[in-house]
Amino acid sequence: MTSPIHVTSEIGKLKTVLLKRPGREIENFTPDMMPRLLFDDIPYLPIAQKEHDYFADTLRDNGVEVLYLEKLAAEALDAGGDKVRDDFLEQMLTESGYAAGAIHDALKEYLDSMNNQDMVNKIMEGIRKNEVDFVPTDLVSAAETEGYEFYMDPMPNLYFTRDPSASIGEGLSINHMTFPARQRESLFNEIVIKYHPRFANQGVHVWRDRNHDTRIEGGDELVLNDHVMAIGVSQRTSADAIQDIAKSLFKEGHFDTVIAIKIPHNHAMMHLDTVFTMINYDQFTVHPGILGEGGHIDTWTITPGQNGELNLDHRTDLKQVLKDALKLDDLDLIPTGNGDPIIAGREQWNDGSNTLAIAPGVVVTYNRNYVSNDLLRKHGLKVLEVISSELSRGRGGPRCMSCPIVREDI
Ligand SMILES: NC(=[NH2+])NCCC[C@H](N)C(=O)O
Repeated sequence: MTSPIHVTSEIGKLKTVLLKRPGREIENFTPDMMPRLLFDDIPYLPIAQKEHDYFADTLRDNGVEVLYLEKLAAEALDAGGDKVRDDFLEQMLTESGYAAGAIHDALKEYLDSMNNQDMVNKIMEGIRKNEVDFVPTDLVSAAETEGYEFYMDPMPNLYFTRDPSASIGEGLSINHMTFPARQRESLFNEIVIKYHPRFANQGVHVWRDRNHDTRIEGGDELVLNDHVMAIGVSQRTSADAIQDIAKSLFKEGHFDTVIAIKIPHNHAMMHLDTVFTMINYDQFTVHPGILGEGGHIDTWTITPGQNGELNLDHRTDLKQVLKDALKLDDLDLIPTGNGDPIIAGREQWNDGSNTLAIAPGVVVTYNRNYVSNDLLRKHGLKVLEVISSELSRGRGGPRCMSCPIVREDI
């Protein structure tokens, strides 16, 4: 049986990808909510959708099948039936802060009046207090309804499908996300894998599910080849989660090496893929801002040890570490913004390092990062530019906006 998920590299020809078309969730908030929702601005929805459609068309024009999370989630509920829908809704309400009580009941009734697709869209968009027909009569709900506009917050980061789950080999990780603003997102991925006919009962292996306290996000999970992964130790992914997934990858899969790479813990560089991506057999983008004195950075190469334990090798020469792990004689690390500190800082902020490889040496990037794009071309890459004025306001680029489901082997 061939698995519906198959990703053994960052660069193999992309066959199927999961996207989320931005919906009302990306404008259903005010500036004071932005830091908590991990946004730096409020995108203009019609243009963001146009840009996203352009991105999806660019992928389709290059032979990629595009799936949409919002559609798969509704289809999974259709296939699962009443009990699955009810369990999903209860879990979503619980994780939104309403395990029981009068508001729980009112929200449940409101959402229950909708078909699966409308319900999924509504949960993603967020629920304002003024749209639910509910008059509090008990102190708990009366006190809770004062002040804040939302019962359920919007999930504006959903179009960054890279993060709540990550395809690895014939399986995936369904992630426990770091910040409350994104934690509910992976519930959608969970129902898709469990109940969508395309994935359910097809032997998809879950390396690590969302029921963990330690946190990991897909922007940090890079599949370098069929036995080596790189994982960022970052603002979003903790060292203990990396140890945990390494153990399961070694025990249950064909992986034998995980390179943990420590990057600065800040909002501009929240994931490894905002500063480092693989774009060809022997070419990577790297933001110079992550490299310290003499180009050094902390890396730990993790390999299987005795009795299910892990061996660690701490080294700071990223280039040599990658050459050794990938068995390459040479390696081309291409600096974002051509290494100019102002241009690199600016283009990294708008995801100039966040390239999506759709085949070895063929990448999709934002057009606004013209210095980095020129440099990639000079290094022999084929660069497909997509438009980016509104999409980039969410702090994610083409790699963040896509979750590969199937790639050809390299
Ligand atoms: N893989 C990525 N780099 N994703 C970018 C996610 C951006 C999003 N606003 C967040 O902070 O979570």
